[in-house]
Amino acid sequence: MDMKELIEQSKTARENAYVPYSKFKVGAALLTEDGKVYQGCNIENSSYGLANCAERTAIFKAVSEGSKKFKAIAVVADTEGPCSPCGACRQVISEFCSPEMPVYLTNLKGDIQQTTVGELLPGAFKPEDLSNAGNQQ
Ligand SMILES: O=c1ccn([C@H]2C[C@H](O)[C@@H](CO)O2)c(=O)[nH]1
Ligand SMILES: [Zn+2]
Repeated sequence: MDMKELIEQSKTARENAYVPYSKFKVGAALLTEDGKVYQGCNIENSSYGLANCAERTAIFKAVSEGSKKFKAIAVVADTEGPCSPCGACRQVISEFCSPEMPVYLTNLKGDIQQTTVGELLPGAFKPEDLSNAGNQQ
């Protein structure tokens, strides 16, 4: 599974986007350490604020099937430049992925921006922050 293949899988996932309100389809493909790929698309709702982004769909699918170790994620949309994850997705990605993990931000025209989880959300609030807080009884 190389970068190009992962990006192709994000495009396939994008086709399943449920976007009757925004009409803006997004796809994601999340590669696990054992070589499995979880696809995600954005899923909207008539109660607009309940939309779930493609990235979080992919992560929640993986975690719900017992996978929590990830190697890379690709995101795609029909954007002018590479599609950039929202703040909520950056936080959720940071919960499970190391700051060094590669992130491929892409679009349908074939632009690819390779970045990392740490670059997307520097100084992320992490699970360890809770246990290190010194406020336990
Ligand atoms: O990185 C992103 C940015 C936006 N969206 C979705 C949320 C909503 O359904 C639509 C418009 O914001 O795009 C994603 O899935 N991922
Ligand atoms: Zn998002």
